[in-house]
Amino acid sequence: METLTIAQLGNPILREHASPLSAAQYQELAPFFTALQQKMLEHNGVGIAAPQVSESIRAFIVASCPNPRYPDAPMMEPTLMLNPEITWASDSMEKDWEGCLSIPGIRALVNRHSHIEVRYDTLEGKEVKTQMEGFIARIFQHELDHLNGLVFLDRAE
Ligand SMILES: O=C(O)C[C@@H](Cc1ccccc1)[C@H](O)SCc1ccccc1
Ligand SMILES: [Zn+2]
Repeated sequence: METLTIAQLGNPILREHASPLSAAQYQELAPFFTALQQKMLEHNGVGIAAPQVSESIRAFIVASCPNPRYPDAPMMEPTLMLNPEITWASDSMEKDWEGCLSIPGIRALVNRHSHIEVRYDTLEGKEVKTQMEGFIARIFQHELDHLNGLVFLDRAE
Protein backbone atom coordinates (compact mmCIF):
# COMPACT_ATOMS: atom_id res chain seq x y z
CA MET A 1 0.00 0.00 0.00
CA GLU A 2 1.40 3.44 -0.88
CA THR A 3 2.08 5.67 2.13
CA LEU A 4 -1.03 7.50 3.30
CA THR A 5 -1.34 11.26 2.87
CA ILE A 6 -3.59 13.50 4.96
CA ALA A 7 -6.44 15.10 2.97
CA GLN A 8 -6.53 18.86 3.56
CA LEU A 9 -9.65 21.03 3.94
CA GLY A 10 -10.99 21.65 0.43
CA ASN A 11 -10.65 17.99 -0.50
CA PRO A 12 -14.26 16.85 -1.14
CA ILE A 13 -13.63 13.52 0.59
CA LEU A 14 -13.69 15.36 3.93
CA ARG A 15 -17.27 16.38 3.15
CA GLU A 16 -18.63 12.89 2.37
CA HIS A 17 -20.78 10.77 4.67
CA ALA A 18 -18.46 7.78 5.19
CA SER A 19 -19.76 4.25 4.49
CA PRO A 20 -20.44 1.70 7.25
CA LEU A 21 -18.12 -1.32 7.38
CA SER A 22 -19.33 -4.90 7.19
CA ALA A 23 -17.87 -7.19 9.85
CA ALA A 24 -16.41 -9.27 6.98
CA GLN A 25 -14.22 -6.27 6.08
CA TYR A 26 -12.76 -5.79 9.57
CA GLN A 27 -9.91 -8.28 9.42
CA GLU A 28 -8.99 -7.53 5.80
CA LEU A 29 -8.61 -3.86 6.78
CA ALA A 30 -6.15 -4.67 9.57
CA PRO A 31 -3.08 -3.53 7.56
CA PHE A 32 -4.80 -0.26 6.65
CA PHE A 33 -5.63 0.43 10.31
CA THR A 34 -1.99 -0.16 11.25
CA ALA A 35 -0.92 2.40 8.63
CA LEU A 36 -3.64 4.80 9.85
CA GLN A 37 -2.32 4.64 13.44
CA GLN A 38 1.25 5.14 12.19
CA LYS A 39 0.18 8.25 10.28
CA MET A 40 -1.53 9.65 13.40
CA LEU A 41 1.57 9.04 15.53
CA GLU A 42 3.81 10.66 12.87
CA HIS A 43 1.77 13.85 13.25
CA ASN A 44 1.51 13.66 17.07
CA GLY A 45 -2.22 13.30 16.72
CA VAL A 46 -4.58 12.27 19.51
CA GLY A 47 -7.00 10.91 16.96
CA ILE A 48 -7.45 10.33 13.24
CA ALA A 49 -10.41 9.33 11.05
CA ALA A 50 -10.20 7.14 7.91
CA PRO A 51 -11.61 9.87 5.61
CA GLN A 52 -8.57 12.00 6.52
CA VAL A 53 -6.46 9.57 4.50
CA SER A 54 -9.10 9.44 1.75
CA GLU A 55 -10.79 6.22 2.86
CA SER A 56 -14.47 7.12 3.24
CA ILE A 57 -15.30 4.36 5.73
CA ARG A 58 -16.72 4.58 9.26
CA ALA A 59 -13.59 4.00 11.32
CA PHE A 60 -11.33 6.13 13.48
CA ILE A 61 -8.66 5.93 16.18
CA VAL A 62 -8.89 7.73 19.54
CA ALA A 63 -5.54 8.05 21.32
CA SER A 64 -5.65 10.63 24.07
CA CYS A 65 -2.30 11.32 25.66
CA PRO A 66 -0.77 14.26 27.56
CA ASN A 67 0.50 16.81 25.03
CA PRO A 68 1.65 20.43 25.05
CA ARG A 69 -1.87 21.67 24.43
CA TYR A 70 -3.50 19.28 26.93
CA PRO A 71 -0.84 18.45 29.54
CA ASP A 72 -3.37 16.74 31.83
CA ALA A 73 -5.08 14.74 29.08
CA PRO A 74 -5.62 11.12 30.16
CA MET A 75 -3.23 8.49 28.82
CA MET A 76 -5.04 5.81 26.80
CA GLU A 77 -4.00 3.04 24.42
CA PRO A 78 -4.71 4.11 20.80
CA THR A 79 -8.14 2.55 20.27
CA LEU A 80 -9.55 1.66 16.85
CA MET A 81 -13.32 2.17 16.72
CA LEU A 82 -15.37 0.65 13.86
CA ASN A 83 -18.89 1.79 12.99
CA PRO A 84 -18.83 4.12 16.04
CA GLU A 85 -21.99 5.84 17.31
CA ILE A 86 -23.01 8.16 20.12
CA THR A 87 -25.98 6.56 21.91
CA TRP A 88 -26.48 9.33 24.53
CA ALA A 89 -25.06 12.83 24.97
CA SER A 90 -25.29 15.15 27.99
CA ASP A 91 -27.07 18.48 27.77
CA SER A 92 -24.03 19.97 29.49
CA MET A 93 -21.46 21.22 27.02
CA GLU A 94 -17.85 22.35 27.37
CA LYS A 95 -15.83 24.70 25.18
CA ASP A 96 -12.16 23.96 24.55
CA TRP A 97 -9.50 24.31 21.90
CA GLU A 98 -9.26 21.89 19.00
CA GLY A 99 -6.97 21.39 16.06
CA CYS A 100 -7.20 19.11 13.03
CA LEU A 101 -4.62 17.25 10.98
CA SER A 102 -6.57 18.30 7.88
CA ILE A 103 -6.51 21.99 8.82
CA PRO A 104 -2.93 22.62 9.95
CA GLY A 105 -2.03 25.71 11.95
CA ILE A 106 -5.60 26.63 12.90
CA ARG A 107 -7.05 26.27 16.42
CA ALA A 108 -10.58 27.15 17.45
CA LEU A 109 -12.80 26.97 20.51
CA VAL A 110 -15.40 24.23 19.98
CA ASN A 111 -18.44 23.38 22.12
CA ARG A 112 -18.77 19.63 22.76
CA HIS A 113 -20.99 17.42 24.97
CA SER A 114 -19.24 16.95 28.33
CA HIS A 115 -20.37 13.31 28.69
CA ILE A 116 -21.34 10.79 26.00
CA GLU A 117 -22.23 7.10 25.82
CA VAL A 118 -20.88 5.39 22.75
CA ARG A 119 -20.82 2.03 21.00
CA TYR A 120 -18.32 0.71 18.47
CA ASP A 121 -16.94 -2.59 17.18
CA THR A 122 -13.36 -3.77 17.68
CA LEU A 123 -11.28 -5.29 14.89
CA GLU A 124 -12.24 -8.71 16.29
CA GLY A 125 -15.90 -7.82 15.79
CA LYS A 126 -16.72 -7.42 19.50
CA GLU A 127 -19.21 -4.67 20.33
CA VAL A 128 -18.03 -2.21 23.00
CA LYS A 129 -20.44 0.08 24.88
CA THR A 130 -18.81 2.67 27.12
CA GLN A 131 -19.04 6.23 28.36
CA MET A 132 -16.59 9.05 27.85
CA GLU A 133 -16.08 12.48 29.31
CA GLY A 134 -13.71 15.44 29.00
CA PHE A 135 -10.93 15.37 26.43
CA ILE A 136 -11.56 11.77 25.31
CA ALA A 137 -15.24 12.59 24.69
CA ARG A 138 -14.04 15.61 22.73
CA ILE A 139 -11.78 13.56 20.49
CA PHE A 140 -14.56 10.99 19.86
CA GLN A 141 -16.96 13.77 18.82
CA HIS A 142 -14.28 15.40 16.63
CA GLU A 143 -13.54 12.09 14.86
CA LEU A 144 -17.23 11.16 14.49
CA ASP A 145 -17.76 14.52 12.79
CA HIS A 146 -15.13 13.49 10.23
CA LEU A 147 -17.25 10.39 9.38
CA ASN A 148 -20.23 12.69 8.80
CA GLY A 149 -18.42 15.19 6.56
CA LEU A 150 -17.96 17.81 9.28
CA VAL A 151 -14.80 19.54 10.51
CA PHE A 152 -14.31 21.41 13.80
CA LEU A 153 -14.44 24.82 12.09
CA ASP A 154 -18.09 24.08 11.23
CA ARG A 155 -18.76 24.18 14.98
CA ALA A 156 -16.28 26.88 16.03
CA GLU A 157 -17.78 29.50 18.35
O1 LIG B 1 -7.60 15.83 12.85
C1 LIG B 1 -7.84 15.00 13.74
O2 LIG B 1 -8.87 14.33 13.81
C2 LIG B 1 -6.81 14.86 14.86
C3 LIG B 1 -7.09 15.95 15.87
C4 LIG B 1 -7.65 15.32 17.09
C5 LIG B 1 -8.19 16.33 18.08
C6 LIG B 1 -9.51 16.20 18.49
C7 LIG B 1 -10.04 17.06 19.44
C8 LIG B 1 -9.26 18.05 20.00
C9 LIG B 1 -7.95 18.20 19.59
C10 LIG B 1 -7.41 17.34 18.62
C11 LIG B 1 -5.80 16.74 16.17
O3 LIG B 1 -5.33 17.44 15.08
S1 LIG B 1 -4.45 15.83 16.69
C12 LIG B 1 -3.28 17.18 16.98
C13 LIG B 1 -3.66 17.88 18.27
C14 LIG B 1 -3.36 17.21 19.44
C15 LIG B 1 -3.74 17.77 20.66
C16 LIG B 1 -4.45 18.98 20.70
C17 LIG B 1 -4.77 19.64 19.51
C18 LIG B 1 -4.37 19.09 18.28
ZN1 LIG C 1 -9.73 16.49 12.55
